[in-house]
Amino acid sequence: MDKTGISSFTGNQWQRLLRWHRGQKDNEEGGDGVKDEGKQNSILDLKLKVNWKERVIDPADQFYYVWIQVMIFPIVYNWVIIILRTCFTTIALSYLPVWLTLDYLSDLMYIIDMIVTVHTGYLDQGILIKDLAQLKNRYLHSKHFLRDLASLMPTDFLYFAFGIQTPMVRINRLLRLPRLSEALDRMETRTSYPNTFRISKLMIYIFVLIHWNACLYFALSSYIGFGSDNWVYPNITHVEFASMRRQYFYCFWFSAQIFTTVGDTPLPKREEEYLFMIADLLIAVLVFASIVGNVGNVISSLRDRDNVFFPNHELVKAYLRSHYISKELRQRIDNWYQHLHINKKIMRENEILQQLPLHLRTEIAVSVHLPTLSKVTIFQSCEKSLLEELVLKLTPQVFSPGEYVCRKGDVGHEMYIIKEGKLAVVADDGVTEFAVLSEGNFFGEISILNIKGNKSGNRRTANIRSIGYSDLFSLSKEDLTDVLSEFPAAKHHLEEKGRQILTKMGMLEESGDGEEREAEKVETKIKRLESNLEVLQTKLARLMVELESSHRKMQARVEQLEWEAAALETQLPENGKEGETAQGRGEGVGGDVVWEREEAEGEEEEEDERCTLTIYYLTLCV
Ligand SMILES: Nc1ncnc2c1ncn2[C@@H]1O[C@@H]2COP(=O)(O)O[C@H]2[C@H]1O
Repeated sequence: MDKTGISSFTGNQWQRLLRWHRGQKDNEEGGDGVKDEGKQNSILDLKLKVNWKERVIDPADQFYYVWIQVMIFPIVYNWVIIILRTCFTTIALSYLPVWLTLDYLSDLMYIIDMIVTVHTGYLDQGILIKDLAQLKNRYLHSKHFLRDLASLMPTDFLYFAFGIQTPMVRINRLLRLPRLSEALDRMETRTSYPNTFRISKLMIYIFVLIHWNACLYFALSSYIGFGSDNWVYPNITHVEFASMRRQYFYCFWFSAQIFTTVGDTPLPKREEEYLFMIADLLIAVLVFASIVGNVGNVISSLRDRDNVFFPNHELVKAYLRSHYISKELRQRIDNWYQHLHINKKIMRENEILQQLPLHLRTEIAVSVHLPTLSKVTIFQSCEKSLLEELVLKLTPQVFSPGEYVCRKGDVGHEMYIIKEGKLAVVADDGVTEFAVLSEGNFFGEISILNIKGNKSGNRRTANIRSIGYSDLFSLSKEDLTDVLSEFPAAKHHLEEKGRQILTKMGMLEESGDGEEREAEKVETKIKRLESNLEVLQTKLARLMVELESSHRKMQARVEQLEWEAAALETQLPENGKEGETAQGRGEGVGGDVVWEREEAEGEEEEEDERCTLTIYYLTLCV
């Protein structure tokens, strides 16, 4: 219905929003290190974020994340190699310079890690603490410090006592294991493939376990005597079993066999062998259970993800079968599901993103739907905040070829924006096409806008049929009303478009305009009268208050005068001798009384005037 190319709306809000969005995207790419420029940005970011001056690292920083991943290597090295060299003495002695170099390299990394840890800020009530003295104090008084210190004790001096062939003296290096867990946890939250990551982690744990068991098996065989029975490692003097590689692989295979194919190993002969096997079998049960449990979890989480992404097809199929739905309809439904899966159309995005806070949801919605909304003319001049509100209210819908989105005469509850696909406005015969709508167009607004003079009221004015598969956003009547109430320009635009269609169809009452104007006039008059009435009411209230106070004053004055007159009357007959004086005084008093009376008369006149005014206003109000 209304299509505009991107070029036609340069300089509007959408462009700004798009630019902002692209900026965000570039930043993200920089973080992933996809582009060279992005890489440079990320390095720059790193430099800026790590406060080298104060030497404090933000644990949420990329630098910290990278460092903690680097720390995986020395920790895993110690966990795998110390036991290997302890049990396989030939391996230990054959590559001694390599092992010693790696040992002290790992020690160096342990030391750097302690420095990094002491310079890593922590959150106190949500605020990153960057005070170095505070950080030092916290670390030095924590049990982590004791553990890190213990893992770095120079136990290598024990080589002098036990000899260089006993790397077991470095067993304290294994104490850094919690750092490995921290690194793996952080990786798990960041990775885009958590299930693959979980399975790989489990496999690595199992590998280390089998490795330890293999080493211990070889050590036990050496203690019992190689080749002394069927269970132990065969005689190493035999050429076939003499090589280091063969020794390790045999032991690893033996150990893996115990942990996986429970019971398919040679029968133990001696008590030590029995004890070893019992311990191994118990561990094997746990390993097996954890493998089954973890893999089960991964599978169910994959299924859950699919069920959240796409509606459950199996359930719907079963329902259709049980209700003997026609084959043709079942086929259409199957095709619809297939289309969703193949083209990765996610219908329940609002549900999926529900757990995110509103601002993140809005950002995601803006970045996902912006390209579509930016093509819709009515939303081009919207403010950013309104658009953000709007994108959260859109519901994705997919229609199959030939399917009707709405039919003429139906009550309208929502309008639609076309994200992808083509739809036809068709006549009742289903063949004649009045118009074809495509990406960026909208329809279905007429029946929900209450356009004055619309003969069809809240009923659909046309049939809309999807030509191929079409991806739409629906916007409910309530949400649209909400948005438009704050955005009259868009409302006007929508109504204008609707009116044009209605006029073309001859479905707009002629008098509609006149009536509308008349209604507008009456509305303005009522508003003016209301505001006049308010002013009058205020004036009246003020006058009433004044009237009451002057009335009270008058009454008091009259009472005083009466009292004075009465006093005068009682004094006159008693003081006959002082008649003249009294007369003179009486004159004086009389003069006073005259003055008082005049004053009272003046006030009375004023009162009269006010009363007249009041009555006039009251009449006006009535
Ligand atoms: N001739 C037309 N051209 C384009 N769109 C139309 C035409 N007639 C109807 N429509 C749209 O089809 C919609 C059908 O539902 P509504 O009446 O709510 O709103 C209608 C318009 O948005």
